[in-house]
Amino acid sequence: MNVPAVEPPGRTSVPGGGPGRVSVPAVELVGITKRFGGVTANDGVDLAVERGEVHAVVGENGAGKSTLMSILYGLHRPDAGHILRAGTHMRLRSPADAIAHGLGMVHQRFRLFPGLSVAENVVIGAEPMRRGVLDRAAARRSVADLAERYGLGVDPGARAGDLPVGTRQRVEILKALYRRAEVLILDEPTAVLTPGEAAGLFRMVRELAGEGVSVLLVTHKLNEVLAAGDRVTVLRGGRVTGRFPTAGTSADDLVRAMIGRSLATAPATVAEPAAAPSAVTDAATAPAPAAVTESDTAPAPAAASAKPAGPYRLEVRDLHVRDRDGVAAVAGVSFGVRPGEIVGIAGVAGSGQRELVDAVTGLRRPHSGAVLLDGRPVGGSRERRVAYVPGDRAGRATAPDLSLADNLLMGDQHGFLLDPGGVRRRATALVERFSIRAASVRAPIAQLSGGNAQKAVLARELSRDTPVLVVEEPTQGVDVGAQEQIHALLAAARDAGRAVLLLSSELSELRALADRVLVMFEGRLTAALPVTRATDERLGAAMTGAAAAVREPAGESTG
Ligand SMILES: Nc1ncnc2c1ncn2[C@@H]1O[C@H](COP(=O)(O)OP(=O)(O)OP(=O)(O)O)[C@@H](O)[C@H]1O
Repeated sequence: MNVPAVEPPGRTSVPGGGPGRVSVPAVELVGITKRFGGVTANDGVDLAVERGEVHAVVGENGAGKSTLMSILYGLHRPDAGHILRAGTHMRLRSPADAIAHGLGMVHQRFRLFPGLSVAENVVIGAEPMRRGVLDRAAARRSVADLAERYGLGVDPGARAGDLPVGTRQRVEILKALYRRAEVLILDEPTAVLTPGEAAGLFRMVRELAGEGVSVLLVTHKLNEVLAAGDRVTVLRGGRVTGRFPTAGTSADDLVRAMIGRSLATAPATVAEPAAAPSAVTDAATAPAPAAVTESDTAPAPAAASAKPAGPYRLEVRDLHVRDRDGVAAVAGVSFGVRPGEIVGIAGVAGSGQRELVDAVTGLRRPHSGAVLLDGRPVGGSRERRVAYVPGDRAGRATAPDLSLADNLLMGDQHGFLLDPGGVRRRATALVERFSIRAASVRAPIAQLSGGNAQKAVLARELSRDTPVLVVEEPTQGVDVGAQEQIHALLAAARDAGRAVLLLSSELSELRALADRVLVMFEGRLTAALPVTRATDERLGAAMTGAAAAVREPAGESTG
């Protein structure tokens, strides 16, 4: 059942409230309009969030979600409209005002100090003092109390830099709760989490909602919205195009409100049904020799004949890579990618994938072993032969102060950069081909919405004519329509004969695209599965080291 598209946000549907009880929303945005030059990012948006409600905000890239959240958190001033907190007007000139009104925001890029402890990070800026110095014991105590109250399972004494991503995010949430946040804004919180961490986050979110905290959840993952949210507001082109209770709403209902049509395929974000429990046992306890495991089910001639179907385009041989601290991050990894093949790599963050990619793309020199292109060590020609879409968009993939056009043509060898007309024409062609939404190709890329910046990076790298393509998290932060488009582009690159190495934390994405999935754990490959055998259970077991190592079959080995 769908609620008619754009009725004003109701005041009566109180989760947990009795029938007919009318509540004052915890926070209410009324008629919010925000323009950036010629772009109307928010256009008369009304949004009410009840106390103890998990309210999701969805919409395609550039729909205005981040702008709306930034206004609520005092980062942008609206051109029109106002915001009520528990029925009272708020004046928000800065995030400090928002925090003072009980709002908290967890950004996509965490802002912790890696060298400080959890407790120090949580209290920073609002420290308990004793005789003019930080009272560490008091800080630890209040952080431990908070963590226990909300079941956050964080050690206040741990060094923030040593924590896994999921725990660092919990520290960010603790930081907001320590400042007494009653309305918590989570901006794409699971973009960096493993499936297990994401499940933990949503358990915590429900817990917080149970305590009366209101949670605003911005995400592109519609399965998360439907599983964890109470209500959803859909934005399109800056306006509200739908309001739904999650109960009785399907992903397709949301997609239609988001993009005005259904997807050609089911949303890639919807979780696949779990495989039969026997699969778990199989992966966890029956480490059959890899050649048997793969050739059992793999239709690929390579696996069936235990011989390569053709030479590898990209080959990694017994690669050892050390991280910045000199610790072995990749410890003897071997695999190959043939022309016309997509090989996926799964693993929890910090399993060595980042260093593996660094070595393949030439950003880090291996300690030993080799990276070969068409059988030869890659040297100076790597730039021209390996295209790379980094996962860290802001840090590695773009020059934020340069224009969209410059970013699109960066590294282009054809001398367009000397000819402004040529730059504009070529950039405009890419913008059209990849449906990038931007006010102008001359505007700084930093002004694009996150998903559109991601599309720009993909446009640049996919349009380079290289034999090898290395892609990290290609659909992170992109809307479902664009996900579909990006998947089609990657499949087309494969069909054109390119060798594609794909790193993704979305198992559904790996399954949708990869021919084979390799799993890394503690710097080694713990599984190499044809996609037909890459169930969540098998991958999950290999990702946590629970399954015995599954070697690449003979045909895949380095010899
Ligand atoms: N500082 C800015 N200057 C100019 N334009 C901006 C600025 N911030 C946002 N915009 C524009 O406002 C529109 C809405 O962007 P916003 O980031 O709010 O979208 P979004 O829904 O969060 O997108 P995404 O899902 O890609 O993160 C976009 O067209 C964007 O280019």
